[in-house]
Amino acid sequence: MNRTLYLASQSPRRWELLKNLGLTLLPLASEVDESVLPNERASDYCLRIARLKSQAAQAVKQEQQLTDYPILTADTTVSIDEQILGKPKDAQQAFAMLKQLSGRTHQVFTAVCVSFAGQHLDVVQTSEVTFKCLSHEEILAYIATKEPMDKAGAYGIQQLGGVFIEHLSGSFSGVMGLPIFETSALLKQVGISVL
Ligand SMILES: Cc1cn([C@H]2C[C@H](O)[C@@H](COP(=O)(O)OP(=O)(O)OP(=O)(O)O)O2)c(=O)[nH]c1=O
Repeated sequence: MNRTLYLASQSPRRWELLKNLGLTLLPLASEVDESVLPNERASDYCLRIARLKSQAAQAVKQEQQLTDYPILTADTTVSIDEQILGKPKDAQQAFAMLKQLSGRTHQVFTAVCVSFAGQHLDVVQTSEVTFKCLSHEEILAYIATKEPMDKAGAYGIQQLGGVFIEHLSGSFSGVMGLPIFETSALLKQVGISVL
């Protein structure tokens, strides 16, 4: 049975989650412009970016005449107050994001695309995450760990950020960057069975 795929992602979390499923992963580049379009909804944005990543990766694979394996890409987008929170550019932005999330519920969308043999499959998984009220000191201490810096919404559910999460409705792996349930269903459709 074939268990090999290209993972076009720089996210260590996505590598870890897929490796844990026993899959053989090959890297592939996928550079895209992640700017938000005017009035774009967070779920639409998330799916559009994951699809763009997929198209960029397919182009690289074709250009380099690489072996045919399915290509997987994903995007995780955090949304609150009709706003999209990307990765913070600096500690100040991280502070503002965490302050906005404090004591409230926000949405996390993760879009996953799998392309193989002319098939382009995708799914958007949605979670609702509730943060406890964060004190000024807690936010500063968390930022000092540097954990927020490479993560959408300035937190990581899978690490220290988990301390802030009062409630999650949806998918833990989805918030972390790749929803295992939905991803395994997509992979099955292109002939990769995890079990
Ligand atoms: C909300 C949240 C996000 N994240 C991470 C997952 C993603 O890596 C990142 C969102 O950025 P993405 O643009 O989705 O992904 P990426 O730039 O890290 O990787 P690539 O585009 O190459 O695939 O935020 C966590 O690790 N934990 C969390 O709780």
